[in-house]
Amino acid sequence: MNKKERHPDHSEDYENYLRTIPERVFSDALEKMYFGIIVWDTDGRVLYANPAVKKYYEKAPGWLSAYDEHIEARADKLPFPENIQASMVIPPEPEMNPNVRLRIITPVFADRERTQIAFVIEQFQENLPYLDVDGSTVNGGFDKTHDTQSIVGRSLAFLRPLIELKKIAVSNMPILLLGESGVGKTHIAEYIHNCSPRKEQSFFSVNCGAIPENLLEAELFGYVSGAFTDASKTGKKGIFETARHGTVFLDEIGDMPLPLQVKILHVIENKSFVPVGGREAMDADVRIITATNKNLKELIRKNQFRSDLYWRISTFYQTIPPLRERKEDIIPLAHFYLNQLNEKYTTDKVFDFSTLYTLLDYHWPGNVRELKHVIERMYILSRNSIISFPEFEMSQNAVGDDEETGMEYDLPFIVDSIKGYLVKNSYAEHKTSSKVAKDLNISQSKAYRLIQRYCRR
Ligand SMILES: Nc1ncnc2c1ncn2[C@@H]1O[C@H](COP(=O)(O)OP(=O)(O)OP(=O)(O)O)[C@@H](O)[C@H]1O
Repeated sequence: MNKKERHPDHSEDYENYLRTIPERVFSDALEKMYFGIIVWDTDGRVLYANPAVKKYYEKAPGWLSAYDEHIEARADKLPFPENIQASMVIPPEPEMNPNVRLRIITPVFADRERTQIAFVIEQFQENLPYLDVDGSTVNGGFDKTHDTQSIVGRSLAFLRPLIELKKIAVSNMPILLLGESGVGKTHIAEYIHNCSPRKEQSFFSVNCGAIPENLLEAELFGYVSGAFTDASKTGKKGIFETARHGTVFLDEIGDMPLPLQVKILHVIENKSFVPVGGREAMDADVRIITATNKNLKELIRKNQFRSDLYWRISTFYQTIPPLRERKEDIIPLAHFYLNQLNEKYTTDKVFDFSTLYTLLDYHWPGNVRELKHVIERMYILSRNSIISFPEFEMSQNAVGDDEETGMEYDLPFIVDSIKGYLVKNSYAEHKTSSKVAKDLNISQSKAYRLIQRYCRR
C-alpha cells in the first residue's frame, strides 16, 4: 500500500497498523490467493488481475490473450463510474467457467464523500463442488460439524476425495483410505461413518500395527470361555460383535499379520467370523473402512499382504493428499485450532501476518497432526495475544526429531522450552537476576539458577 496516502475510511490507528505490515504481504497475498480478483480503473481497463483469474475463463487457450479479448469486449459494458456506488453482486457471463457462481463488484473510493471512485474490484465467487453434494451453501470452504467432529478444508485437492467419499458413504462398500501419516484418514473414516446410514451405531477404530497378533485377534473377534490360558471365564466380545450395525475402521491395515488377514477377508466375503476358540460362526454386520500409509502392492510383492484381501478392500479407494499439496487448507485449519483454544481458555489470541506466511511456507511432514500440535505449542508459548514467528521457531525446537514422524510431542520438553524461552528473553532485556526475578515473579535465587541453566550454556 502507499505509505503516504490515508484511506478515507481508515482511522489513523488502523492506518498505522497497516504500515507495520510489509508491502510484500499484500502483493503476495493477492498473487497466491485461491480466488480470483481483478482491479479495474474507472475507464474499465484492467489495472491488475491475480493468477487465479485464469481458471474462470472457459475459452482461454493461453489465458492472457483470451482474457484481453474478453476485457475489450465488455469494457464499455461496465457501468463505471456513475452507477457503482456500493458493492454489487452480478451473475456470471455465459463464457465463464460454470464453477463461477457470482461476481462481486466493489468500488473503492478516493474521497470521504464517496463521489470519486479510485478503482473497482471484481471478485469471483466459486461454486465449490461440495455445494452440489450437500445442496447447501456453506460459504467458502468445508467446515461441517458432525456432533463432536469438524472437517476443515478448502482446497479442491481435499474436497474432491471428500465428496466422492460422501457419495459412497451411503453404501456398504469397503473403503480404503491411502495417504501419509497425519493427513486425516481416521478423521475422514469417522466422517464417512457419520454420513452413512450407520451413523447412530458405533464407530470403532483399531490400529492394526500397534497391537501384538494374538491380542489383536482377540480384540477383533473376541474369544469363548477357556479359549486360552488367562482367558476370562465368561469369554469376551470382540469389536466385530460389539460394532454390530456400525463401522469398523482398520488403521494401518498394511501391518496386519497374514493369519488375521485371512479372517478379515472372511468377514468381508461371508459377513461372518468365528471367535477365538469358538466353533460357531457369528454374523458380522459391519461396514469396514481400512487405511494405510504403506504401498500395499509392494507388500503383496514381498508376500506380506494377501492380494485377495487387497482386491476386496480396495474396491473403492481414495488418496488423501499431504498438507503441502493443499496449501489452501493450512490457514483455515490453523484458525480452526486456534479458535478451539481461544474458546477453551476464553482468550482471543490471533496470528500475526508473518506467522501465517511461515505456516504456509513450511512443508508439514507430519501433515494436519503436526499443524495441530504446532498451533497448540505456539498458543502455549505466546506471551501476549499475538502469536508471532518466534513462537513458531520455538515450537519447532521443542518438537525435535518428532517432526519427521509426526509423533506426539513430549510435554516435559515443551514445558522446559517455555521456561527457557521466558528466562532467555527476560535476561536479554533486564540483564540482572533480580530484575528477571521481578519480571517473572519468582525468587531471585530461582531466577539465578534458571539463568545459569538456560543462558550460560
Ligand atoms: N480436515 C481436518 N479437519 C480437522 N481436523 C483434522 C482434519 N484432518 C485431520 N485432522 C486432525 O488431525 C489429526 C490427525 O488426523 P488422523 O489421526 O485422522 O490422521 P491419520 O491419517 O489417520 O494418521 P495415521 O496414519 O498416523 O493414523 C487428528 O487430530 C485429526 O482430528
